Amino acid sequence: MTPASILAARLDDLLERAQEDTGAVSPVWMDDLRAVVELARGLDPYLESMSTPESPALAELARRTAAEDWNGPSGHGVLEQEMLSGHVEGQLLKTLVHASRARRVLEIGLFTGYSALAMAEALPDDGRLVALELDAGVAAFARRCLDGAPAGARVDIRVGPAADALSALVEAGETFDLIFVDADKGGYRGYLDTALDGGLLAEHGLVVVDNTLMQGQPWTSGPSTVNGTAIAEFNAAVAADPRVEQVVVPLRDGLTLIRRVTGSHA
Ligand SMILES: C[S@@+](CC[C@H](N)C(=O)[O-])C[C@H]1O[C@@H](n2cnc3c(N)ncnc32)[C@H](O)[C@@H]1O
Repeated sequence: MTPASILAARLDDLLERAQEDTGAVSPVWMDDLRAVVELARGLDPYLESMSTPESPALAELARRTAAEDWNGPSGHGVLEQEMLSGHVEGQLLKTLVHASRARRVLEIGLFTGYSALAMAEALPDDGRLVALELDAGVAAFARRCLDGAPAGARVDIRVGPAADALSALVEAGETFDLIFVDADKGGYRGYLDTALDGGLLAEHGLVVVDNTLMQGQPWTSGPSTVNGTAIAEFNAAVAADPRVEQVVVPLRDGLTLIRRVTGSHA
């Protein structure tokens, strides 16, 4: 679910209720309501249809992810099919890798490998993407999917808690041109600090952080989940951080693009 999909569903619901209760809403207001429903409903399909189609390998990975029973006996625990980023977000990530001419990419939160493969497809032949994943079962699933994809060999999967893997990467003196953060929301601040202060982010590198709109929870007055609170705190911390410049892109559940301000290298 994204702010746009929630808005579309709630407007749909309002329209349905207004149609059932004839006379409660004036015809002029009904026309306005139909117009905003059309606007909200049509956004995601329009973005899909106007963006470059996904590659056959990405489509196959998405199909295999959708076919898996995430609540079944093999027990992937808290994982769910909806975690997959998908076509338009994958295309944005791919474009960012191309445009930044990234050669080394780090992903924190692999799941079944969709965003990893989208970015790997934009890397040069000698480019490499290191992907961190806590769950060994889903990492093995991703590996099987990636092994059947032309760019899959560029993805190097590390299984275990991201914080440990990041420490090992810092220790090894590794740097990355683009870092995509898409794992446990409570870990985001630590991951960004390690990227900036541990030297993982290359001098002109870009950090891309997923789900920073968290279904609208950071700015709406309804109840907030643990993830919603973590994201609200993360966003406020980034907004007040003199080390970086950032922009929140309202695509899907929100992506924040962050770059280090020149001269603030640790
Ligand atoms: C939203 S999914 C990633 C989706 C993926 N980037 C994509 O686009 O398809 C989040 C993933 O992060 C993993 N994860 C959660 N906590 C983690 C941690 N502490 N370290 C590493 N991975 C973690 C989860 O197991 C899950 O697979």
